[in-house]
Amino acid sequence: MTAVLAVENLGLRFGTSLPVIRGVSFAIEKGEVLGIVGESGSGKTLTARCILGLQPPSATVSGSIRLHGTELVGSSEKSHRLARAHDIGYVAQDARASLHPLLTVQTLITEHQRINLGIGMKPATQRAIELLDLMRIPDPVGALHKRPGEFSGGMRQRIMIAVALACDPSLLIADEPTTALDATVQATVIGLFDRIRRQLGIGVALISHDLGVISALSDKVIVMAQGVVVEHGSRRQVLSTPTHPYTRSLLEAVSRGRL
Ligand SMILES: Nc1ncnc2c1ncn2[C@@H]1O[C@H](COP(=O)(O)OP(=O)(O)OP(=O)(O)O)[C@@H](O)[C@H]1O
Repeated sequence: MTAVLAVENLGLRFGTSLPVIRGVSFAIEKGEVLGIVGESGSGKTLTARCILGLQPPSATVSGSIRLHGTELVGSSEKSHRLARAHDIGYVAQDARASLHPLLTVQTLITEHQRINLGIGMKPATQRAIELLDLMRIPDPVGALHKRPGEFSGGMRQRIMIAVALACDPSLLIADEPTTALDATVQATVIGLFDRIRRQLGIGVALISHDLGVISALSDKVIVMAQGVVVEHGSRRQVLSTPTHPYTRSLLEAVSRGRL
């Protein structure tokens, strides 16, 4: 079976400087959550941006990124944009701030479907209601007519995830989706990602510096440090029997309550 996403030997450099990402490889299957963990600056977000084709213009990307077997590295801007629009949902760091404050929830969720998939307003709205319900937004029909500012931070995060799922992607990339939330809301959002994976059966790349979040959700884990993957395996392997000193130090930091 072809993986939803297969990344092989991914590299990224700025100009002639040393690469900031080197030899990164992993795969994500349908319904599987891959946790990508590492300290700040280890290359997690740049890896996600390469998958999306949104790397900084000054960056050169090498290696292979295949989405359902289709190569994205070196593909045209147009084909990458199409892959992004149809097949990849993205919840960016501090995504809540990126919801347009003047647009209603209905417009936020339906416009992607209308523009990217050519779906009419009625079915797009029906899908919006289903997604708000999946995200456990109370009174989804009433929520359609509200604007982001009328919701709490945790609710805005859920709306952002619904927006990312609007075009029925087969891959969802979530970059630090729980970082700005307090502990109780974090737990709820973790539960929602579990629902997404089970009910929609899509692959999820979950990026976090928080090993607790990664361990709650991931089937497989990669640990990044200074632009390389230093550990790669099932959640159990990586978190119970880490082989790399960096992973051990992350786990020790968790047990001392420092992460
Ligand atoms: N536009 C850029 N130009 C030059 N260097 C960059 C650029 N963007 C990121 N970097 C560098 O690349 C490295 C990896 O950055 P990246 O944002 O992927 O880290 P990260 O693991 O996601 O960190 P964080 O958790 O803080 O977001 C860092 O050293 C960063 O300074």
